[in-house]
Amino acid sequence: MASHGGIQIPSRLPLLLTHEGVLLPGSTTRVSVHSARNMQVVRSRLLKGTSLKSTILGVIPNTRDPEHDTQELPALHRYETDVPCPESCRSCDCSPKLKGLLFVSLTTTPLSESESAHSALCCLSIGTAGLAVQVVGSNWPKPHYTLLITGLCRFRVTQLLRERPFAVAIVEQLDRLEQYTEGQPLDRELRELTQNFYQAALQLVGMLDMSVPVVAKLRQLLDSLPRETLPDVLAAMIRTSNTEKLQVLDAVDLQERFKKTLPMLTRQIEGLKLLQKTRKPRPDDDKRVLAIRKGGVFPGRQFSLEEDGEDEDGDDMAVLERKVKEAAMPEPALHVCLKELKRLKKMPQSMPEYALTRNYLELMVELPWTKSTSDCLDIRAARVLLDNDHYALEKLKRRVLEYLAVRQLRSTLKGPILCFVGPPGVGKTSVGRSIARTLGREFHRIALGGVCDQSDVRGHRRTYVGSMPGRIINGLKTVGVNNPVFLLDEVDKLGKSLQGDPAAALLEVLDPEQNHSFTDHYLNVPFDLSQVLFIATANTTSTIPPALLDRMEVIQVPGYTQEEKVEIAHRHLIPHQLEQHGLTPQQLQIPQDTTHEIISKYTREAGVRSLERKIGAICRAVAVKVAEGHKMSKAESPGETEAGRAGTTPLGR
Ligand SMILES: Nc1ncnc2c1ncn2[C@@H]1O[C@H](COP(=O)(O)OP(=O)(O)OP(=O)(O)O)[C@@H](O)[C@H]1O
Repeated sequence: MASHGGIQIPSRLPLLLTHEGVLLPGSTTRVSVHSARNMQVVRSRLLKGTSLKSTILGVIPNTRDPEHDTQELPALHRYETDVPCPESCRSCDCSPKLKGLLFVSLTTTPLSESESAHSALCCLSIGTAGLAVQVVGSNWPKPHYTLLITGLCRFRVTQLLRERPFAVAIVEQLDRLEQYTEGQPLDRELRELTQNFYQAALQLVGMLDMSVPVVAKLRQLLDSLPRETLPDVLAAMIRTSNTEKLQVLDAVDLQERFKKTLPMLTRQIEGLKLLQKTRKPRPDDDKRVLAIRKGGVFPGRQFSLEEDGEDEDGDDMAVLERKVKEAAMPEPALHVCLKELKRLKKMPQSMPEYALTRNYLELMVELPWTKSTSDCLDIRAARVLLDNDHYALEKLKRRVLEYLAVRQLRSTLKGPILCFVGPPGVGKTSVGRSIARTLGREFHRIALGGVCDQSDVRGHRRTYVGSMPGRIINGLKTVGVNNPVFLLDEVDKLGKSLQGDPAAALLEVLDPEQNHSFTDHYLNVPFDLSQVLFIATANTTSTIPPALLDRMEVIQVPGYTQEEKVEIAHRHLIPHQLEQHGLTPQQLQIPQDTTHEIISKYTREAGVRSLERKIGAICRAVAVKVAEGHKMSKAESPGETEAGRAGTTPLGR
């Protein structure tokens, strides 16, 4: 089919009558196939045929003038055997015999189709041979196919062989570009026309936004395509009506084709110039829209977003680029970001990937790659602070102070990871918070209870719909420094599912030997976690995976005795609750005996959470009375009455 000199189309072609648009050689268009005749072409040639030849169709545009672009074609009955073809039927070389044949057979077929076949074949015998590169079928709202067809060359129908079930004709190939490319000297006028057309095309492309991929591609095509093909290619791309496209299609002679297309190109350039005068480029203009720049534009000039010095502050892409460069990220991350930024600049904003890439870049610039707080560690102050915050917990506090002391002596201490194990409410989380305070670091709690997807820890790959970074990277973004205290709460409650084992993902996070190059799936570049101080808490070690447990130093936090609870209540819980409820110590005093009673009769726990809730209930009751202006009398000591009300059984005193 393709000879060495150019395209050679088969001499017999099935005909596809199109109502929408005009296919020009060198362009690709979508054609909707609804009519029975065209459906038949698709079924018997495209869907059944297996050779490349069977995918070549003769595409006959069926629109003669703009008024009829979208309307049904003129009635058939005008064409009687003895009636000559109308004036408009320029290129028709139907013999009266052929017209008769068409008339006889078409009168038995549905009118609109008959009209299409007759009028197209009779009035416009020039079409474009096209290669069907894609066929998509659908049954909704009614059965139809959508074809993606690339135009190859012009042809003329010389004889209609049959029209049922679809039209097949003997055709004569009209475009033979090889005659221009194979050394035959062009005459002077044609040479000049070609050169002028090429210059105009360059000017047009130079006025468009080079960051749009299709424009960049078009710029390349201008140099790589034979110049004789340019009128067809550009007429298909620029804003032209179907009538104009039909005129280009009718122009079999190359010189005539250049003459017809050049004014269309010039008109487009003038239109763009006008736009340039009336519109000032705005930073958030859709990048697909032609970017009209100041001053004359020279062919082949490359634009970059940084050129607009005066608009740089407003240009969010330039701002993003500046942020990327200022984020002080390590070399691999910077490399990835610059690559993504380059892609983003070329992407139309409407593409779903645009938002994804932008979010990614925004996260990358927000991450604290090198930002950290300086530790203000003073062991004596730390001891005082820990004692002030927590009563009892001697063993835990001692171990924490040892840990902090070693850290003070060796700032680059790797591990161990402390894991506080004990019943609920014994102060594990609040000790973690105190450690952050003593170190002067940011604190972030990551609740791992119920997490059963490893992407929760490691993030999703960016190819995944709705992808996000994992909790570690999110935490770093929240605190904004790379050396916070991360409290991994409830590590014993990690789940396991088909989506992977989050405990396994935590291994890398907690291993001091590996976590300097922790790679979140979303970021896809390593982030150094070695400065982060991890503390884990758990209620039991039995459900912590052994490999994870092995990386941590377990510190048992046993429950409190009754006396310890009373002390904790009076030193911490009651003052805290009073403050929370806006009460003063003068308004509510709870005697130690009452606290004892609340603990023994209204709580049953190792920690102090329930005790704190009961104290909270007393405070609420007192708050109501204070708000009502009630004067407290000894007889209705709130500690007694409200504790009884807050609990399930009366105090029994
Ligand atoms: N020794 C203590 N001194 C002062 N307050 C304490 C002490 N122990 C616990 N608390 C208080 O008890 C409450 C619960 O503590 P926290 O949330 O730290 O418990 P937890 O051990 O982390 O529990 P869970 O295992 O359920 O997470 C907090 O308000 C905390 O301040």
